[in-house]
Amino acid sequence: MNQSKEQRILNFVLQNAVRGDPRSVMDTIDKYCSQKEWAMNVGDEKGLILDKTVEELQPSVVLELGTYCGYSAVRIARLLKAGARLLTVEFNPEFAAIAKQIIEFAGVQDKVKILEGPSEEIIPQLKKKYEVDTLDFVFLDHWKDRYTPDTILIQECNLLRKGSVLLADNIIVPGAPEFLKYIRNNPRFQCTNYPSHLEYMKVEDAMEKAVFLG
Ligand SMILES: O=C(NC/C=C/[C@H]1O[C@@H](Sc2ccncc2)[C@H](O)[C@@H]1O)c1cc([N+](=O)[O-])cc(O)c1O
Ligand SMILES: [Mg+2]
Repeated sequence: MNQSKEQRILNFVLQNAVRGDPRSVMDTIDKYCSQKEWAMNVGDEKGLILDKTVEELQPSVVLELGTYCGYSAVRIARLLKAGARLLTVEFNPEFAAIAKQIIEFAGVQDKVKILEGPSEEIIPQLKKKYEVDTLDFVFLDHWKDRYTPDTILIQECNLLRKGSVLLADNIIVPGAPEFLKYIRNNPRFQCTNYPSHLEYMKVEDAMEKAVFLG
């Protein structure tokens, strides 16, 4: 049975990156996806916006929606302080299995927990099953039509506190117009737009940061 693109990305990492070195894993995935096969990792340009948000916030508990191959999980986890943790949600078992191997190869597995299942099922379990009190940082990068319902669900589950930060990928491409309308018109969030480019392409994209005001 021929390999999937995600399997080819994993193999390229295993053969070319340096085990235990998150930066080399990120650079290797970026190299493969810019030179060989495009894939929907947040990439190096928008990845820098993600880095700055994490570094500024120094979060203890992070939720990522949409693990895919684990590129942004590695990117986030490498910046987390001792004891901080990333919970990343993925419902495609093949992607989850690949992400697990990439996260382990990068050596950040102690900071990352992959939660397999759809976000709408996992989010309501975070407090009781995964011992979360509140989320310091949420990175939205899963199905774009889930950004709004999941943001509402996160609030309904009392998972945000004053100062919690949401960062959403793909505001322009593929776009999340409904989310943008929701979050920018919601007085409980302070929004900032970060223009950038679609990963590995000369196409405009943007990220939206939303700080929960409590
Ligand atoms: O479609 C995009 N992302 C959807 C990502 C989806 C990821 O999250 C889950 S869905 C899920 C996970 C958890 N809970 C519910 C659903 C999928 O299995 C995939 O791993 C996308 C597309 C482009 N593009 O240019 O076409 C660029 C990007 O940066 C993108 O992020
Ligand atoms: Mg994305």
